Amino acid sequence: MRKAIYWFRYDLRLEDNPGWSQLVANNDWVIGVYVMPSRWLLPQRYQQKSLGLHRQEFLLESLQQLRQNLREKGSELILIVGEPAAALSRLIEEWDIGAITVAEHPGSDEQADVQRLREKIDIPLRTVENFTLFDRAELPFNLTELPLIFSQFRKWVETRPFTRSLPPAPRLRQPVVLNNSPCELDQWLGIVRAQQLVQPGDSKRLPFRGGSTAGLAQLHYFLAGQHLINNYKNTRNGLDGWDFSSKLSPWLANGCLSARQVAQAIKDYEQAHGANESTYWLYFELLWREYFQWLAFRFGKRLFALRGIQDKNPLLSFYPEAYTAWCAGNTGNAFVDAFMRQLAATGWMSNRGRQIVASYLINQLGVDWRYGAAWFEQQLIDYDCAANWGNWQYLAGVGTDPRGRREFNIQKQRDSYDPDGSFIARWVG
Ligand SMILES: Cc1cc2nc3c(=O)[nH]c(=O)nc-3n(C[C@H](O)[C@H](O)[C@H](O)COP(=O)(O)OP(=O)(O)OC[C@H]3O[C@@H](n4cnc5c(N)ncnc54)[C@H](O)[C@@H]3O)c2cc1C
Repeated sequence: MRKAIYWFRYDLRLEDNPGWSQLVANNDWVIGVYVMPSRWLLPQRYQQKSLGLHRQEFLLESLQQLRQNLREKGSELILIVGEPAAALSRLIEEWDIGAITVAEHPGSDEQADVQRLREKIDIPLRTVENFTLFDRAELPFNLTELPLIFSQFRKWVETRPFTRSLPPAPRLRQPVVLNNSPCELDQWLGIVRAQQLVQPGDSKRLPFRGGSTAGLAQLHYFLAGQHLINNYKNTRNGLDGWDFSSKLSPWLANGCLSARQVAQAIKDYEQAHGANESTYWLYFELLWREYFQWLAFRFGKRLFALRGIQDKNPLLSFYPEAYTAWCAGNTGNAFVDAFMRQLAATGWMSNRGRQIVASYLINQLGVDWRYGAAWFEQQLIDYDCAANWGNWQYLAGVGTDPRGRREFNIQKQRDSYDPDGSFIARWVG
């Protein structure tokens, strides 16, 4: 019997998952494994834990749904907290596995995990692409020639067709029956939650629910359901509420939805209801996401480096009190504090808010940008390594922005985006 493992990471779905589909086609027995790296639960970069409460809950819901979907296909999802290479090599030996597949991810830690596993096993480890809209071979340039200016990248890829998303794979030929799986989800949940200092509370939780079903429902809601996409360009700078932007980021970051599914839905919407500046703009933002992913693939560890991918001097200092006050939403600047409290309570912040608080940390408080990025990594429900660290570099003037460091006039931003003070009143009181 041909047995294989699919190693799920940032692709928690069965739809548009070519690696999973290929394993099912070529093997009798395929099992899904998810290993939460134990490093996520310990203080990491700049003393922040990588996995915060909001993302943790979203991730657990996504895994619960993925396990359900796998069971319906006759498979199973094994959940482990540990070092990925060690955990997977043990399973490969124990179950006499003949093949393993994983999707590439631009994070340098994630790439190192794959490399470590490759060195430990003597069966083929196949990598596939499913996190980006385009595959590497479809890009009109080598990665080493990736332009350092977004608009150049956009012009190159904007009009290129992308591959249509794939339907889910069929049932397994041979259902997986396990007497005891290494770690049942509930037990695992207990381990993970016990290591979190804060327990989940849902009083201010936004309607983000993990899993591909909820992701597809939100995609439908924003497009054909409520036609909110039609006015997106005018609403996208909103600060609070559900409808002003697509809210697709947590599903994209965890791979409950693929970029191809979202792009496809935009194109289908345009065909059925007509294109306008707003429908185009959602695709445009998806290309920003795409650009940051390829930048991360190109620059690897330099995404986390003080001098960034440009190798430029940022403003450099570290004031612990200022940083702590910023994280807690206690800087004394009511607009900034409102955003930071919104983030702590919900795990989400608008794009406008992210730019404003990042600019404040870098320019007004003079704090090393990497501390801000690490705080976002822990707090954001939609944390995406490439988008987060890439956007922080951009604002700190060490990333891709040709104009250098971005400084926002906070008072002006407040007058434009919260003229009646209702956003501040909601979060600061
Ligand atoms: C300092 C900073 C940190 C950020 N960290 C993250 C992060 O960790 N994860 C993340 O997904 N986005 C991040 N962003 C980008 C952006 O703020 C969020 O993608 C967006 O606010 C999510 O809301 P939405 O899904 O409603 O976006 P929409 O406005 O509806 O956009 C649709 C999709 O396009 C993509 N997108 C939009 N803007 C950007 C952008 N500037 N960069 C990259 N992709 C973009 C996202 O996938 C988003 O879901 C960051 C931005 C800044 C300024």
